[in-house]
Amino acid sequence: SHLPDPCLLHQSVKRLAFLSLCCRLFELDPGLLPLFQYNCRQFSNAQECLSSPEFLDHIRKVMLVIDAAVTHLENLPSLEEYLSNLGKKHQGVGVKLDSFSVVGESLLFMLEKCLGTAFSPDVREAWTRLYGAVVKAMSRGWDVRKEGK
Ligand code: HEM
Repeated sequence: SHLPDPCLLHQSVKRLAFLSLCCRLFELDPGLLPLFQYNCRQFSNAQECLSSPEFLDHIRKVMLVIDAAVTHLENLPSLEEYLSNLGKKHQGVGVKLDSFSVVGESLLFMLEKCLGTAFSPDVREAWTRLYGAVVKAMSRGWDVRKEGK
């Protein structure tokens, strides 16, 4: 009768997964750190960013979008407008299109860490395609003239 609370454990497992995605993100591209600013405050290092509630919120937002894409897999065009607006917003905060592939790599890294051998080539392929479709839709909101490429 002294079993731990499963909700508590679930929460920390999810948080671990989120954190492994974020750590990987800044490992792959430390230049992304300055793009995350809240109340005009810049984080002085990745650790500080990773422990801020605003940043964890952003990761949750990313996962909600991914989750919505999975739910609407058969009808991704229904998310098209939302995603292209989301892309526009990201261009507005200074994100480059290339940076989305760094997020994609971090996502695959996290999945691999969490799923272990269950992360088969088929599963990897499925995730690559799903994330690719999300990024493609987000990039429709990009104004190439502003990025200069
Ligand atoms: C290089 C990668 C990225 C950077 C630097 C970045 C940065 C930001 C920033 C600064 C904001 C505004 C503040 C905030 O809400 O936290 C934001 C909002 C958001 N981001 Fe990202 N982001 C990135 C990738 C992504 C990806 C891949 C997704 C989803 C697939 C995503 C989903 C969102 C959502 C849903 C919001 C909230 C938009 C709203 O308020 O309407 N982000 N992002």
